[in-house]
Amino acid sequence: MEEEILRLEGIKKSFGDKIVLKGLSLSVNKGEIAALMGPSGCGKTTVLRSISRLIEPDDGKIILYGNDITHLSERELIEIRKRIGIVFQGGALFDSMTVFENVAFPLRYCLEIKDEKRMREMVSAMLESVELSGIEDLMPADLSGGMRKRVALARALVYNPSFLLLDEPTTGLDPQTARHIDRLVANLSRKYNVSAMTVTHDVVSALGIADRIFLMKEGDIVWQGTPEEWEASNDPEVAAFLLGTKSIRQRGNAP
Ligand SMILES: Nc1ncnc2c1ncn2[C@@H]1O[C@H](COP(=O)(O)OP(=O)(O)OP(=O)(O)O)[C@@H](O)[C@H]1O
Repeated sequence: MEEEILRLEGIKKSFGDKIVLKGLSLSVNKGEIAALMGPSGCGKTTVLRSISRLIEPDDGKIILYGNDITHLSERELIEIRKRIGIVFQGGALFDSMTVFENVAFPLRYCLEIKDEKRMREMVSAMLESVELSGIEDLMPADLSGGMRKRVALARALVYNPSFLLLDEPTTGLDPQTARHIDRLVANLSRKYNVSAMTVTHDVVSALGIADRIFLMKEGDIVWQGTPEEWEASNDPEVAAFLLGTKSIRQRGNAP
């Protein structure tokens, strides 16, 4: 039987009067990459923030590695968070720190590694994995958008998490750079045996790297399946989502 890494059961979350998640359930197995898609504002980032427990759901359960983490305190979450790597929207690098210090940050402050030589070796190996060897001394401002995302990926993976959360990893990148990021995410997930959930508007990216796609609408999952099932699907929710992305593209391409 496949080992379940994450299970969300009936997650509800409101902000004030606004109901954002309406009892959402999903699960991700070990080694799987899940893609969470849906129109803007449907609650995708709120799902990611719930999984990493940056927010606490109003109802439902978050089971991560078999532990119910729904209501753990910040202190209790410390050990759990060491097993989750997060690539935030836009990369969210520390602009005043070098690439080395950015990637070393979780080693220094989460794993509390003191051995500078070991830290240099770990950062350098991770930068090599994202095909950015030798850029330790550059500042984030010196990097292209794709390089920033790759440094963010290195920072998220450097302390060997078993679950990776990616918020819009290809947004704002040209198609070639976006596919490069996809390849890296897929390869690194296999290489380090990391399960992942990626939130994305990018259908090409989801179809290219995901084992399972979850489509959200207005705070709940309305369709789930494999990329093959997605491509063969006649489901009206899938069709409506694709129509939305197409019209955005067409408007974007209009002279
Ligand atoms: N901390 C918050 N306080 C109030 N409202 C919030 C908060 N976080 C999210 N929301 C609202 O919840 C809704 C869902 O937001 P969320 O960011 O999860 O959507 P999304 O699907 O990720 O959108 P996008 O694709 O545009 O990033 C939005 O209407 C947003 O304004």
